[in-house]
Amino acid sequence: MEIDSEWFESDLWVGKEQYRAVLNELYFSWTEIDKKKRERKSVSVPLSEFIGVEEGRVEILPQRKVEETERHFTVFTVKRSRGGRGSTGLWTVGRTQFCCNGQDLRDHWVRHLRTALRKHGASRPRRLLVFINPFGGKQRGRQIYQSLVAPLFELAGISAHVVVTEKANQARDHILKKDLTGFDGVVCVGGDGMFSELLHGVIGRTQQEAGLSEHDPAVTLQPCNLHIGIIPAGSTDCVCFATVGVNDPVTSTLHIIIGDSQPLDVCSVHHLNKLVRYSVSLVGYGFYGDVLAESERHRWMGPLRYDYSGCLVYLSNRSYAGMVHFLPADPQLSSPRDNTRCLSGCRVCSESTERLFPQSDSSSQYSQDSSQSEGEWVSTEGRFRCVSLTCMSSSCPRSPLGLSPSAHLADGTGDLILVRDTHPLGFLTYLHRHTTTEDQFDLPFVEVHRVKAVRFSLPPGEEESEGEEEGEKVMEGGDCKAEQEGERGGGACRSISRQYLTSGGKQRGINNHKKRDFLCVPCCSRAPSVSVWNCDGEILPYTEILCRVHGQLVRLFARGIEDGAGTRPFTGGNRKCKGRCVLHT
Ligand SMILES: CCCCCCCCCCCCC/C=C/[C@@H](O)[C@H](CO)NC(=O)CCCCCCCCCCCCCCC
Ligand SMILES: Nc1ncnc2c1ncn2[C@@H]1O[C@H](COP(=O)(O)OP(=O)(O)OP(=O)(O)O)[C@@H](O)[C@H]1O
Ligand SMILES: [Ca+2]
Repeated sequence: MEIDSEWFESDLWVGKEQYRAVLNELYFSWTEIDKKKRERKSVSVPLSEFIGVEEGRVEILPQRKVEETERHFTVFTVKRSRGGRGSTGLWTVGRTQFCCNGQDLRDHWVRHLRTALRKHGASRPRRLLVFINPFGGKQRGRQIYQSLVAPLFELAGISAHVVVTEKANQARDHILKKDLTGFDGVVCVGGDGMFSELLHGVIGRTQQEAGLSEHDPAVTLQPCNLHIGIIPAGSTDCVCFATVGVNDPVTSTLHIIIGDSQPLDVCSVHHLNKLVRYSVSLVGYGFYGDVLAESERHRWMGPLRYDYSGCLVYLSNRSYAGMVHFLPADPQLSSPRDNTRCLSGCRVCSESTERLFPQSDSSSQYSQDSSQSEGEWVSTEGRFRCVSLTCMSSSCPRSPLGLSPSAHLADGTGDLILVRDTHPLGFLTYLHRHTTTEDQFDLPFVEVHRVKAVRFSLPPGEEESEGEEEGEKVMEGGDCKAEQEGERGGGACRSISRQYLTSGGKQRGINNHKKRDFLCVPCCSRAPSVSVWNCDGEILPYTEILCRVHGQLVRLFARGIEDGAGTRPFTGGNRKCKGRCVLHT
């Protein structure tokens, strides 16, 4: 039976209390009737945050339990979980069991609520393609999906086609090659590496279908319609944390169910007019490249490998020479040091949508703007502890405010952070500030620039030769470049020289596509003169690269960080707010 009117109301019971329940086109609310009470309990749930309704007294999590009764129905909604200092961005499933005074009324309520949900949920996904990496993070991907995600998808009427991956890049290739008709989105259960596979699949497929070359760094790429969902089950979960505010599988599942949509900037990385990879969180040379390379040898440690490798690399005390060229973004729009935070509904990002995709005519279709003049490139050179480019804050549990706390998710720019060579204590101070509210950019050896593009090259005499492709560059222990060139010392005996070898078919996390294995062997010699690039957790096979930010190229099932999430207030320490810290609307 189709129900036309969305307005429905009656008396209902929740436990022993009597309520007046009202359903209208936007809300389902219930208010206590007890006239003697001065403060009557009242709950109002927007239909946009309504998950489902079931007959009887039902529980979904931690396990499905159904008590079939004729007079009860149970509603499931998004519930914001409040931590000690206000909202944390954590969502849970709210469950309320209602009792009616007869089966007829119960059936009416269930029908009305389902109809309202259907009408309201037009933009929600109905069919999803889910990829589970059984080996990511603490290897709990499969269990997380079965116990927490699948029951909620079923409740919300989402049908999921699940692929448990057997090898790296399976998810990417599936998206690139298989028929995706009928799917409203793709979801990964895993870490940033799994997200990266989906990102490459979705962008690649969209460009193929649009007949565009991904290799040309000047091409305006086609924005992708297929949404990506991330169920965090990895080691860093940076993309999830920075776009949701927490890395919690239930919270992410709820964002997917209600069809949230968050545009995201993507950086394309090129070498000699060839696309190397896409990145959303970190393109990092020096420290972060070395940490990643070292950590791949300790994958068995799980998430701890990054801390262990971070300590080793810190102790090796290295810096690298390089030339950095960048194209600054318009400083009048925003700045990486303006002490703002990109939050859900961010004004800077919304205004960027209008700038990036000006509405060409009366139709509601967006067309991308390519008319803006490029501006002037700026160059700088020297020795760097690290060079990092991030399209978003890159906040993660290890660093709750991230690499660049004021970066925006969807403003078409990235933040370039140059950490010049300094004494070990200075660099430790820089690293440590990632874990506090102190400003990591307020140090004399650190610069940050908001940019649209970056080019990195080696100093004259160190340039990369054009033939240095996969597997061609093989350095044995004795060939260590630093040894031959008499580079300055790399600290203790722990200094490391690298061997680049082609991958031996071993199924591991890193980059089996176009990959050089990056191994380190102990060597009592000097530090190498060249580092590697860490691109969202993958080692790049080239040193000289060109990066370009593509505004709002993909969309996630997320809404950005809700006010109060991100675990820490953005004040205190050396960060002075200056009254400008409310850019979100
Ligand atoms: C004194 C404490 C210092 C703590 C410093 C914490 C800095 C944390 C900054 C995190 C930035 C994350 C950027 C995101 C990158 C992801 O796209 C990528 C893929 O998942 N993850 C990594 O590459 C994984 C990269 C993970 C990097 C972890 C670095 C850990 C450093 C520890 C250094 C300790 C020095 C102690 C000396 C005694
Ligand atoms: N079945 C599989 N076997 C081996 N590797 C896989 C498999 N499925 C996916 N991968 C690869 O594993 C890599 C790492 O996985 P994932 O990102 O899920 O976990 P992680 O590395 O622990 O987390 P993070 O990326 O957050 O640090 C990904 O780059 C992916 O390509
Ligand atoms: Ca950005």
